[in-house]
Amino acid sequence: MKQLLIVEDDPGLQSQMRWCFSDEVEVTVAADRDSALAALRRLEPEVVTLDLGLPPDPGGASEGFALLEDILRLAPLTKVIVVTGREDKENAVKAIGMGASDFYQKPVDADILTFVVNRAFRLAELERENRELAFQSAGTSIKGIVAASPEMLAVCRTLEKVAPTDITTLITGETGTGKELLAKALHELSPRASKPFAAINCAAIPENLLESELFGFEKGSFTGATHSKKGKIESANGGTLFLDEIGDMPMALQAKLLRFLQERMIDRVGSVNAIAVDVRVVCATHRNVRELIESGDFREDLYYRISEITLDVPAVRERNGDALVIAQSLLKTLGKQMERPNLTYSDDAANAIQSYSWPGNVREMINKVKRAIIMADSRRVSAADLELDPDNQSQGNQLNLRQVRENAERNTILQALQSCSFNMSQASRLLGVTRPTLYNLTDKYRIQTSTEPSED
Ligand SMILES: Nc1ncnc2c1ncn2[C@@H]1O[C@H](COP(=O)(O)OP(=O)(O)OP(=O)(O)O)[C@@H](O)[C@H]1O
Repeated sequence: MKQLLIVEDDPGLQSQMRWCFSDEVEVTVAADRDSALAALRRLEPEVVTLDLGLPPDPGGASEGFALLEDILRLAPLTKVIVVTGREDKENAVKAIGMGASDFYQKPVDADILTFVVNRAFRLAELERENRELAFQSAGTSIKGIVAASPEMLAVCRTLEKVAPTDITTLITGETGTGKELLAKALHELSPRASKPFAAINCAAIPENLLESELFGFEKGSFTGATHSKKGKIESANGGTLFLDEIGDMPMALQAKLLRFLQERMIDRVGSVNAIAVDVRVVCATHRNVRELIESGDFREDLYYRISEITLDVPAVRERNGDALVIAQSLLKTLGKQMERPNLTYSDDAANAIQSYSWPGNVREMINKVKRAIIMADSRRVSAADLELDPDNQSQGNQLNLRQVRENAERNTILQALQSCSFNMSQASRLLGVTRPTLYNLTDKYRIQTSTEPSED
């Protein structure tokens, strides 16, 4: 049965809203943040309607925003529909920026409310199906990307669909999550693969040089311009232009870039002749572009141009089970490169890798693994070799006991499989279960059992 949680402190509205839904939806009502969180943990509703004005701040929105944050942290897949007053557009926009999926304005109109809620249920269902499909399809064929989590596999699936098109793509995600790697993959999986891939980091080049780097310049256009030079855009002709850290592009250049995206023509600095260029544009940023737009540092019209499709790359800590899988793969490849093959992680290292929050994501992991390869005294790499705290636990972010249990089970199985190169007999002995039981569990958690050839 579909679960809907209505968070509303007004008893009259509570009952009015409750009666809007058919028998197919089980409706639970909560009047404050604590009872809403308790219901969230117990029922795991697919959809929540959230009145922002909750006690102790019924006239404001602080408690509602705090609850929205809690819900999205604990159960990020939940579709939250924010309910606001008629004059409250600003809060609605802010809530959407924070991750709410929709908003609805009071007074309650039964038809509109059921429409909005049913649409959210449908979206939740489609996303669930998508994740299932991502689970089922075998890993990713994208070069250089190690991924086993449904979260990252879903990103890879989208990337594979988008790559053959010319759609301008924005890749967002924390630092070190693999945005540049994915940008290259977009190029390599496209019909432009044999043509150039030109990358430029907008944050690394001083503002006064960035324009000529991007657009090129004519001889004599400024002191020191002793010859004409093609810019990055021109040198990517026929291929892909990757604009990294686009969020840091100065305003003046944003206008020029927008013009290029609209007209597909460039003017070299100091030139009066426009040149036609055919490139596919991929941008990336670790910054929150919505916030940059709000603070006046990024043009909204440019944002819409560059984000025909957005790929939001999850942080490593948001990818269920990936931390250990990536760390294992790095230990293997870097161990070989650094002439210390055959290293394995000790149990405390594997636990620490899974519970650490990896703020620097894969880049931080590469650094820590390199260090550990140098530091390890034996073939077993310890948590201390990785400079990780073996007791580091992040239990506060767990939704409920079922989720904790399932995460622990899934991670332990993954760890066992990894440690014996996916040999099912060995892994089942290690876990103290029969092989059929292990197959049932790997099916249940959709863990691929063939990442490495098994010698069963
Ligand atoms: N899923 C992955 N599997 C294996 N290696 C990865 C993965 N993701 C990232 N890496 C590696 O991690 C390093 C950082 O990745 P990348 O430079 O693409 O991140 P980024 O998101 O562009 O970072 P920044 O925002 O700091 O520029 C690279 O060496 C990359 O090859």
